[in-house]
Amino acid sequence: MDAPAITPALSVAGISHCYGRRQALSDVSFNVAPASFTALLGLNGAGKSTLIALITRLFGIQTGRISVFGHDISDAPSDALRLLGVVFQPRTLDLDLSVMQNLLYHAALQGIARREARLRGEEVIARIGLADRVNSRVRDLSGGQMRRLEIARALLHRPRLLLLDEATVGLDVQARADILAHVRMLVAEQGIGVLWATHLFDEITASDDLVVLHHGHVLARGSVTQILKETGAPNFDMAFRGMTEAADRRGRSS
Ligand SMILES: Nc1ncnc2c1ncn2[C@@H]1O[C@H](COP(=O)(O)OP(=O)(O)OP(=O)(O)O)[C@@H](O)[C@H]1O
Repeated sequence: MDAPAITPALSVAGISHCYGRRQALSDVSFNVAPASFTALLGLNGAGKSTLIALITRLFGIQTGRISVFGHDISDAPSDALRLLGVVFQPRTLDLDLSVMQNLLYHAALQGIARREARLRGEEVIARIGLADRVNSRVRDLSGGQMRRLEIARALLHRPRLLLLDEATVGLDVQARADILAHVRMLVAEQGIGVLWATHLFDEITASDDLVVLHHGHVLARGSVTQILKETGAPNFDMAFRGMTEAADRRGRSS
């Protein structure tokens, strides 16, 4: 007997998106499995932020379907969004409030009662390694700590899928490594599915699932090992270069 199919944490199926006459995404399809880390890798302008804006319903879907744990974001938006946490590229913290005050403020906007919000705030702050900074003013945190606070905030409503758009941009090597380690721990220990949008190759490890996006097209998807095998390249850097250059040549000749 076949094993029952597992509902993906995120399903993106046949998504295309245009800004006026500019096509930003073309027939993009992939899944993120529950409790997995999937890297969405693409150079600047590949379409990563557009895709995240569609998944979070900032933009309406023009073509295709997106669902979160089986809930279609157009047909059942509140069921889908309830399961989704997001860290957007620009920072959106109140610098003059403390770490905990930022969380309580966000929880209030989400309708979480004050006492419950404080409990959850303590839980997510501990999970992301900021317990010693709970009363610090956000202005006094490092860039990496601010990012971790944004991740903590995205976890307040206990989502099962987390989207992060270039979460380590502008941070030093150590802060980047810390954030990645914390996010990978959320996958391993909390079973959260993660979609990690990045243009940085060194953030990807051999065991990750990967979606390679280039000028709005998916060039490859699967495990890093599988992609290396398919392309025959000795390392991922060369595999990526080979794929994108071939796509650019095809684009120029069509
Ligand atoms: N509001 C907009 N109006 C017109 N074109 C846009 C708009 N936003 C993005 N684009 C274009 O859509 C394409 C995809 O951009 P998008 O920002 O999604 O890529 P990205 O992979 O997130 O890159 P980056 O990391 O630089 O943000 C690019 O060609 C970009 O110029």
